[in-house]
Amino acid sequence: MEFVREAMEERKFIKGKLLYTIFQNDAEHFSIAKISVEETNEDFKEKQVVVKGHFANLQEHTTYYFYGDFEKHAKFGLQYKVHAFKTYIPDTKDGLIAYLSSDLFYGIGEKTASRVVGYLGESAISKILNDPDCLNEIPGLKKETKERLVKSVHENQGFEHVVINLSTYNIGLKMAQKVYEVYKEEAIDILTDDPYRYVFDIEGFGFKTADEIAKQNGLSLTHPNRIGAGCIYVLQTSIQDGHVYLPLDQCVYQVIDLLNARNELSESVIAERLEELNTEKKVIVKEGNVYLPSLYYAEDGFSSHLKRVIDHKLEEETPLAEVMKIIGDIEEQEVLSYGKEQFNAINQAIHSKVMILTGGPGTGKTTVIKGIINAYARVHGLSLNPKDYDKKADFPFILTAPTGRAAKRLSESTALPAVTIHRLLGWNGNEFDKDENEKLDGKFIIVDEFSMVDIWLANHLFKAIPDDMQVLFVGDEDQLPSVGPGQVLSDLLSSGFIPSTTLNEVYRQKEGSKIIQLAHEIKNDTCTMDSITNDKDFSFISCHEYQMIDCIIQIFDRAKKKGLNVKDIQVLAPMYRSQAGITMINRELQQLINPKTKQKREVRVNDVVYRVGDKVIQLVNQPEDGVYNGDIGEIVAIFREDENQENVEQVVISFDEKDVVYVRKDYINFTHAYCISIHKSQGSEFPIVIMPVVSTYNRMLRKNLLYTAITRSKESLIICGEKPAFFKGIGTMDTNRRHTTLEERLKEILVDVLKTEEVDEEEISPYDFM
Ligand SMILES: Nc1ncnc2c1ncn2[C@@H]1O[C@H](COP(=O)(O)OP(=O)(O)OP(=O)(O)O)[C@@H](O)[C@H]1O
Repeated sequence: MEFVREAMEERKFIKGKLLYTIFQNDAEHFSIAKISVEETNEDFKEKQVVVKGHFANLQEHTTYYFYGDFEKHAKFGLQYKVHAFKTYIPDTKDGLIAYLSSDLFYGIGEKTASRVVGYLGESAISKILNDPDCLNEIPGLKKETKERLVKSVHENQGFEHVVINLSTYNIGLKMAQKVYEVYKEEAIDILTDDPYRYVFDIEGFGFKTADEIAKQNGLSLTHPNRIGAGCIYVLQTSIQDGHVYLPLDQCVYQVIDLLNARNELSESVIAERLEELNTEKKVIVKEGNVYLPSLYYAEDGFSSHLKRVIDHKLEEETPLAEVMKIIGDIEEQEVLSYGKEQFNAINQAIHSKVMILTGGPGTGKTTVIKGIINAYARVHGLSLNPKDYDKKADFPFILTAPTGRAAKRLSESTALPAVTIHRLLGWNGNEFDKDENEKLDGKFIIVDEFSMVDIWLANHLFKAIPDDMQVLFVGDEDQLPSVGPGQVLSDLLSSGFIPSTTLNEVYRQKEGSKIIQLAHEIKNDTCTMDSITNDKDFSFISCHEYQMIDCIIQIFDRAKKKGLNVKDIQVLAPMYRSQAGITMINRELQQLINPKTKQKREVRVNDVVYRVGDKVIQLVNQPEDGVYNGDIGEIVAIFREDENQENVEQVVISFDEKDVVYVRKDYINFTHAYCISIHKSQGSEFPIVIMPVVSTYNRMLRKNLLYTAITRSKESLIICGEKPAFFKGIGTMDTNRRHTTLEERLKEILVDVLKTEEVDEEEISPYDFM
């Protein structure tokens, strides 16, 4: 590892004794410490400096080398941001003997230390780290002493050794920490022998990095480990496109492309390697498809749990006459008359173990959900007041949705408690409390916005559903599919095995909503120029891309003058980059809506400024704080380091009256939300939506994407941009159908169940007698 030493010697460093630790976050291995400078090749003349970075458990009064860069902090001045560090080991013989016989090396006295240094010289430590057998050269050194010495050297130097070696490949301290947690002292041996193992074992370790390291260590382009890691990487990447598997041929070609070794590698070599990985259970090859195991088993688990629930038949059928009477009573109480589809949906839901309810906006999905809950409660003589039950667990209904906002809407419209699926299943950031051994309590579960649920979450949810529970999935199949892999709702529907009702008749349109009319025209491919003429709740403002920002600003200005609350206006765009992209729109709207003032505190993250009063969106699930991907909040405070006990800068964001505190490392978990992506808007609704549409959005212009954006608006929709781009978008189907095998699995597994049902399954409704 000579090159490692050389590389480190060239780097900028500060050598110094650690005086005291200012701050330490053990979970993140992040520390800030004051050191007295002993030596440096930086242009720095002060005697002391603050160092900070992802290191932990450094000893006070011990001397270290810190490798990094200076950073100027607005309040605290110059600080040294550490990328790598190592303990200073004296390089004189006497210094090294004193070090080896110190308390750090249990059981090694001065005599033994002298012998070791005598034989191995000033570089004794690195020799022992690189090859423990070098101690065999020392005559008379007891086996036990040797073992103790090797163990202590590793304990004291192991992590640093890993950090330093990895830093020469530009792998930072945070990743080094992950690597060390998995491999401990073996990390560097593994990296040298087979850097590709990192791709398998370490989350977030990229194939390209491993490939670079392998090249430097002279591994051949056709090495089986390289091919294996390439296969895994290609499959992992395909998840980003929503695939559950890749067809074997496609997988093989993508691997050859990735490995860039067309001349050296044939298709059959890759296919054979995939077979070996299959034997090792690192991938699953089945019927010409290649899966990552977690996805194969998610599909498998979901279908078998679904079968388990469907197999458990309902105890008794409620006679149609009784259902008709009950539904009639509900109609009287709610002062409405259900349409035929709506009646059938309620009747079918009461009699189905698992059922799907779909429909576009304003077709009465919420009205029918309320009808189903009411009818079920009446049929079974149950109270709908949670207070009437001794324990929370006794309440028969579970209402859930994939996002916080969707759950909140469901709860508001039904006046019953509703939670996110993650919370329902007790997700703690690592695992779910609820599963096949600890199932959910309740009799009837309603899962809203089911189109957003991916195959992993669907599997976890179904594991926890008891045999006798009835299940209702609700969703709009024309919306975007889940962000994660799979297309569960669409596969369930196209299998044809799960009873389903589609609501087609639009009720809100009757109240004169142009938005709903437009959504249905897009859905049914009947949209014309007439469909986008201005109306009381709809406008199409024509403008070019370069006028877009001005156009949006004018709309906000006008809204403000009209006395509308700008918080009710949400801009939805398909992509971050571009002149009319989310980043640019956010920057301009921040200036308009929440401009810089002397009083408002700010923090800067790269080139983005966040200030108190900014509207922001959460980008990841943070179950420990009760905030989830897609939740929108407002920055309500920014605290400086000296204003809190933790001594760190903090940003406080308020989400629906719940405040969450972020420290700098978590600032990447949120971004501005004056404009958000259409993908992130799924499951949410906003009073006023502005949707920019320009031709440079290009391949993002798809029917389901625009449909999803339009259906987010409750009261008013303003589309601004280019009409040709809009029509191109709504006329472009998303042809990238995801590779999934759920539909086939359902067909195989459910065919027997449904054969028996076909006999007595006959849909009768009162409308058949009218
Ligand atoms: N049978 C009916 N008779 C009269 N009004 C109805 C009927 N069904 C639904 N509505 C009304 O139509 C409107 C839309 O219904 P609802 O909110 O249930 O639809 P939705 O499919 O949930 O819509 P969205 O997805 O847009 O929220 C509501 O105002 C509702 O009261």
